[in-house]
Amino acid sequence: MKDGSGEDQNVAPSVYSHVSRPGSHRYKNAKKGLPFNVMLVGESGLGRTTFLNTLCERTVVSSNDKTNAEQAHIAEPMQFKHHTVEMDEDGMKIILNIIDTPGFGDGIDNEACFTQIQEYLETQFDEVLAEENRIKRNPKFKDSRVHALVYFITPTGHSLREIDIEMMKRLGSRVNIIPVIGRSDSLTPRELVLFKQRIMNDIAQYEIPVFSFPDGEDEDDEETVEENAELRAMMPFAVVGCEEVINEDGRPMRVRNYPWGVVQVDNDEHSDFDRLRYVLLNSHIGDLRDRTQNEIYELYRTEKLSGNTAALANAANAANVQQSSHIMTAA
Ligand SMILES: Nc1nc2c(ncn2[C@@H]2O[C@H](COP(=O)(O)OP(=O)(O)OP(=O)(O)O)[C@@H](O)[C@H]2O)c(=O)[nH]1
Repeated sequence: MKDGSGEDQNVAPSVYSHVSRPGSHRYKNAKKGLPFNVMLVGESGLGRTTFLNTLCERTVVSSNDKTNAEQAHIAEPMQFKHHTVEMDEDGMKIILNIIDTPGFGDGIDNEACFTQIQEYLETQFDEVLAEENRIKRNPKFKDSRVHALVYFITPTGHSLREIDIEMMKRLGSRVNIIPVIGRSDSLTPRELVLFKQRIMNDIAQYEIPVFSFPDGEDEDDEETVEENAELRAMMPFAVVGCEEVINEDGRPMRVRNYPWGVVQVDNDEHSDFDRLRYVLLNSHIGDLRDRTQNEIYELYRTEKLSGNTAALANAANAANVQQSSHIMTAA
């Protein structure tokens, strides 16, 4: 693994007991590893860093030290932090590139964050577009288009906030957005069910273009159709992250320990984390990559090229008008 510090570590298969599910790795890839680019966006304190470490099953980033009370209230500008981790998922090597966005949503006005993220996503498309147009392509070109954006929703129990709606609406045409409820163990199971319903109602009402698991028309096998229906019903995923590992009957288990009980991160009855992990790194990695290439990028490319053509046509028209007015003046 190469983390933010650039250190190399070994790629090892997961030691945690994940539920075995059907349809694994419909998308087989080269031995070199399948690159997968994921962006994590959410306000501070929602568990982004913990999620990142839980997903990668190692400490990629240490949680922010916010113990200095004098500094804690100061909102720092949003940054893009890159971490590359090699994973062995079910025998397949994945080169997971994580783009973390600490500082998102921490200010009073978050317009700059939206714009920065949009520009970041579009810059990656522009790089691919420029590479496609080169006469001699660079064989080492690194495609950094973001395949999935995991958006952390605050577990308020109410409904989506303005920042969530604005953020997802603006970026839904540029990236596959997967909404998740961060720190979801702060809601009871019943509160969670209601909160999920309210969020999905908002998503429908405000026509927020989040990633949707295909509903069957293009899928030919029944197992996939069923699995996708189940995943659609689960959205948004309720995630719990933690870095504490205990030993249960000789097996490591990730848990959040409370005086009243234990939340097991990889237990489907306690959180949707394991399911989401499987979607990202296994069953839907191909769909997410394909949609990025075939739909999202294609749309951007068309917009960009037709925008350029329109801009060129406008410039040419303006030049013609100017030229003819010169001719008229001269006459
Ligand atoms: N209850 C609960 N607490 C969590 C969970 N995940 C993380 N936390 C705790 O929430 C606090 C913030 O977690 P971080 O992972 O640092 O959150 P972050 O979103 O990365 O925040 P910044 O580092 O400030 O950007 C820590 O005390 C974590 O232990 C979770 O799933 N449930």
